Amino acid sequence: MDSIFSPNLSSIPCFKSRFPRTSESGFFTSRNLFSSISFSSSSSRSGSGFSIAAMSNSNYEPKIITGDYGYVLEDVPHLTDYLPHIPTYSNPLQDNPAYSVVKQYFVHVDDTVPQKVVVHKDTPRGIHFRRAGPRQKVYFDSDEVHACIVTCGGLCPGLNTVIREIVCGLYHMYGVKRVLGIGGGYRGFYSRNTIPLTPKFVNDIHKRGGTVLGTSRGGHDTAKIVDSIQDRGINQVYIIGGDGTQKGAAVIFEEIRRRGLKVAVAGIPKTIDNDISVIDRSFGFDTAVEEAQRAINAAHVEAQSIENGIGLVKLMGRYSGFIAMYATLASRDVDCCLIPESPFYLEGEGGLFEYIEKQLKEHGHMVIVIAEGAGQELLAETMQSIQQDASGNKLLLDVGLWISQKIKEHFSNNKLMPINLKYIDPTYMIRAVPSNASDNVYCTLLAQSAVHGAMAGYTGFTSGLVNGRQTYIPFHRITEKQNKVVITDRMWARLLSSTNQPSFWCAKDLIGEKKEEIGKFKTEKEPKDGKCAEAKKEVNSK
Ligand SMILES: Nc1ncnc2c1ncn2[C@@H]1O[C@H](COP(=O)(O)OP(=O)(O)O)[C@@H](O)[C@H]1O
Ligand SMILES: O=P(O)(O)OC[C@H]1O[C@](O)(COP(=O)(O)O)[C@@H](O)[C@@H]1O
Ligand SMILES: [Mg+2]
Repeated sequence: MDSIFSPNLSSIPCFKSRFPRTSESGFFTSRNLFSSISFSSSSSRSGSGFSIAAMSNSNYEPKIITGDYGYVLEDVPHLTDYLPHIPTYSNPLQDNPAYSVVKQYFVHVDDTVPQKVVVHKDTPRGIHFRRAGPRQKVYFDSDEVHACIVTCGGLCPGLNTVIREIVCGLYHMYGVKRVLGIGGGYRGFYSRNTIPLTPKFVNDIHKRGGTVLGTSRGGHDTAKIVDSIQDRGINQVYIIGGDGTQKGAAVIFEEIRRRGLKVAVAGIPKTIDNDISVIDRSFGFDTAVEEAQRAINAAHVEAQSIENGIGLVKLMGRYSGFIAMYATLASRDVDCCLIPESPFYLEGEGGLFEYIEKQLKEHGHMVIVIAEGAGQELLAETMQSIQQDASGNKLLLDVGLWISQKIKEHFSNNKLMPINLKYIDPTYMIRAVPSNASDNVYCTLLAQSAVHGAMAGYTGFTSGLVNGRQTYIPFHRITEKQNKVVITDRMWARLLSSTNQPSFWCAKDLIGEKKEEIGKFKTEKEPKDGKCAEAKKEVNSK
């Protein structure tokens, strides 16, 4: 419990006296009240002030609540923000024998979870998110609820488990009987592609890979989607998908609020690449890493069994190399891991070819894991791809085939030792499987948290795990940037020390906090042909 901090805002008299407390969260309900409101408390426990400020970088103005000692709550919207007079009901869970015995089952109204848990004695409290879970009061009568679920973007292990647990959570915890599955992603809203979901229908689906609802990229037409929600009388929308999907969910929420509809919009973050920021990790990631072990094991067996064997495995990871990094760390058979965040070069001193030659001479075989987004800048020198998928994501060139070819050419052109390279591409195999045990539990918590949040009237939020706690995160925080492997962090250092691969950067380049320059340099100009010193000179001259 010690990671949960309760600012007890409700005890601050000025909150009660100056503004009507119309939402459960105790914050203002009218959008215009958010603009530039700032005041101090005369009686807060510490004597320092509270203030509420609005940021206006999009149509939606984030709810930022500040408290003592640098405490900041990045709150999520509530239906009462724009519908101040909707009725409340007692949470039916209080009569549920499974839950009524649990002491303090309902989450305290002021419970929040810190984003940063490593602190110094003088660090400000920093950013917090609202703790997820059931509330004493709900803003929907069970019979009134008509929910829908949609899955968008690429597949991910656990999608069916999340669907199952939303349906069963609504049905068993809240007595909600009407849940509609929207088929084939966002476009299913207006292509009249729906399926009624019952606990019976979803009972076994968690044992299957994929999504029983189907999915798609593209096809997001906000007006048509909200028209369909309105026409069908849907009042809870559960949207499962990655960063693109959550951006789509954010605009759906804004349109719903603009129309003044009593519709809660809840996102559940899905990404096989683990590239969604703020959250600890995404569901299905654990399963994907586990599944990747099978490909790495095969590559190792193949490489070990022949003279100068090289096993090469390409894994998913468009912009973030988490799957490759964790699969490598888990396996211990990998000698080199290449990810999008860490630029590498082939020729010359400290380059990949030199390392491969050394490994083969010393051990007679080696295993390389490469993320699909790694080395794209090197490929772009010889090939051009300007293609995009239906959602606008850039289509990548096949780095696995390219690097296989380059390695073979290098060893044959330079008349080095004969090599035997076996290329394994398990791309879709690691995401088309059912989720493992730990992901199943995680999916259940995410789904139940989303259900509790929507029933409690929260909206425009993503349900996510932060420091091991379920939270509600505002959409803009999830979508504003992608989660990436930080190559100057300890985890990447652990990987380098486990594989003994070259870092492809001179140690001295990394010393002196050159992180920003490295990021900038990585996109502008890659170090090539072992020109570490030249690269450093260029970075320093910028
Ligand atoms: N900026 C955006 N605004 C609205 N909808 C978006 C946006 N980006 C993506 N989408 C929609 O979200 C869905 C999934 O996006 P996609 O990028 O394919 O997958 P993911 O959500 O896994 O990142 C698609 O239907 C796409 O049209
Ligand atoms: O071929 P598809 O279905 O477009 O999916 C491929 C891409 O999906 C990803 O798994 C990421 O997808 P999401 O953003 O939907 O999670 C990438 O790693 C991969 O490049
Ligand atoms: Mg995406």
